[in-house]
Amino acid sequence: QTPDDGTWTMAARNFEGHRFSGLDQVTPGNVAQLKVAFTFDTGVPKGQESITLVADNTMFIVGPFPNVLFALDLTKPGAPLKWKFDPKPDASSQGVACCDLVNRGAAYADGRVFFNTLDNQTLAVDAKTGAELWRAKLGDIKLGESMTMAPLVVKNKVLVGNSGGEFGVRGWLAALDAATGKVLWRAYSTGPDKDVLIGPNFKPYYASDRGADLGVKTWPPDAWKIGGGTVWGWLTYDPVLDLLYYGTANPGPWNPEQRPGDNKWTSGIFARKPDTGEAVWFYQFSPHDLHDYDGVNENVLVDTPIAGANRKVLLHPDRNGYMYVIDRATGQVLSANPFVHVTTSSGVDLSTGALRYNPQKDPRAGETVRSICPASPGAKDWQPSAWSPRTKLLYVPHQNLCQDTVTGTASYIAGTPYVGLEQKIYAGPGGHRGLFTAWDPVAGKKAWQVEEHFPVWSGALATAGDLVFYGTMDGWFKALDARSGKLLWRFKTDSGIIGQPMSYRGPDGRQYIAVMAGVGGWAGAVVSGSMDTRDATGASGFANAMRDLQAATKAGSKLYVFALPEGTR
Ligand SMILES: O=C(O)c1cc(C(=O)O)c2c(n1)C(=O)C(=O)c1cc(C(=O)O)[nH]c1-2
Repeated sequence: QTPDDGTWTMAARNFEGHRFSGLDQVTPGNVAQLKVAFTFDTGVPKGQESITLVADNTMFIVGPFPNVLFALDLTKPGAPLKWKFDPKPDASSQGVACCDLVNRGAAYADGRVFFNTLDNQTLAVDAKTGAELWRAKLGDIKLGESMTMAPLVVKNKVLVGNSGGEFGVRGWLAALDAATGKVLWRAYSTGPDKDVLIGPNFKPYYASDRGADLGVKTWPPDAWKIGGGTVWGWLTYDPVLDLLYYGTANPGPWNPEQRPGDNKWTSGIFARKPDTGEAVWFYQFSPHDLHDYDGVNENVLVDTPIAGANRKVLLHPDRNGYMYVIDRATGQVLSANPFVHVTTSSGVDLSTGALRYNPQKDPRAGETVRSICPASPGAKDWQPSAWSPRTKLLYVPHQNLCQDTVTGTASYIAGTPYVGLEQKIYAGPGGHRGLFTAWDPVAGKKAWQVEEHFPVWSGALATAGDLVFYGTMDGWFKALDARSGKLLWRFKTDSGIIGQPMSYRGPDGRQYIAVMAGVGGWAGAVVSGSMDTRDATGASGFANAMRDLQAATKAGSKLYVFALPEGTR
């Protein structure tokens, strides 16, 4: 185990996406003594999905739209504001945000902080002074594009992608020069091979992903131009293989009858070379995605014995309900076991890689199709998992939801919703809408699981003290024993938690644990957007499943930082 330097400079803490802190002062024996060390209010009571970063004894937080970046001085009592930077994004961008006005955080590298704004800008700010270094305009709100994701910095390149899969956007991932903001390459998720950066080195494992210009040929004519496949989730990087991994979102429109074909390269995963962007392999979790099962969830890189042999794999809990274990050098699926109740498919064929859809659950014109499980937000949405190299378990925050679906014809008008499908989401079997699952990838099954009343929409944190942390949508921040799942401590914050917990070492040598409270996102939009939940189709059908959230919590915008009282052992 490499010692932890106490910083946290990228969303998932390391390139491999582990969200694991090597700090071990807080243990199952003393966690019950955790107390609030300080708080900070971002002042914008929308969904707080952001992760706080720590470097140079400074904490950095980017808030929801208008995406103000704050720097807090950790060397002073109470961590006062050091500087704040207002990027002044275009207010109209709020009209093309699909799911509240969220931002998932910044990235720190070499004295600079990089972050995205809802109106499609990537900015670099001097970490010491808060002065703007550069900004790059990457997309167009008039086409329905927005940006919510946290950048990843690899080899002096800032990697960022767009949102807008519900607006007929064409998805992409771009690499910007960290020094200047210049676009070095941009890889689209649909269209001709030259736009997708598919060349002679592209070697997908399965035959269904081989052939020229599949990003055009697997669509009706021209449909790929407005076909989605946005890149709004997580990026990971393997420095030894020199491969970058990320998922592509759903094809547009949601109504699948308007886009016959596999709809490459949506709802899948790309492995690319960061220097050139060229694709090395691709695998499609949900070909011709029928249920908005974006493939953007995290790809957690671990080396672990599978069937007796040590393998370099990636773990991917997909929206479609399967926990994929994939050889990350080749794209071969080694296993794909369900981690929730699934009715939309009957498994993954490991010889062809194909998802075996259940045609009874296909959305069809003129019919209400019932008991579609998982629902569109999937078995798990963007809320990221954590991996502990000590317990060798993946800690997955997620949901248990099903839905009824009705389709209609979507017409494309630039910058407006392009969906053609209405849904009513509700709790899956058992009635609990949330789950927190510890998954053993070697055994291919869960080690333990906790049920929650509301969807678990926060990220997870694992620590070397053998604890795991997550928050609930009614405001509890919880610490569990990483080995048994036993609840050891909980604290009620003043709003539902959908943030990403993290841990750092303060200038005083103590371990701190931080999380944003402030409910929202797709699941919490009924609260952050003050919706009338009598309309079951509100928040794209999520309102139906979240009627009781309004009574359980209120909107918020507060950072909570916890520590043990000084001198605790
Ligand atoms: O296709 C897209 O471009 C896109 C973007 C986003 C986003 O940027 O937040 C979400 C989704 N899709 C989506 O499908 C989804 O479930 C979702 C949940 C949330 C959230 O913040 O809670 N965002 C998004």
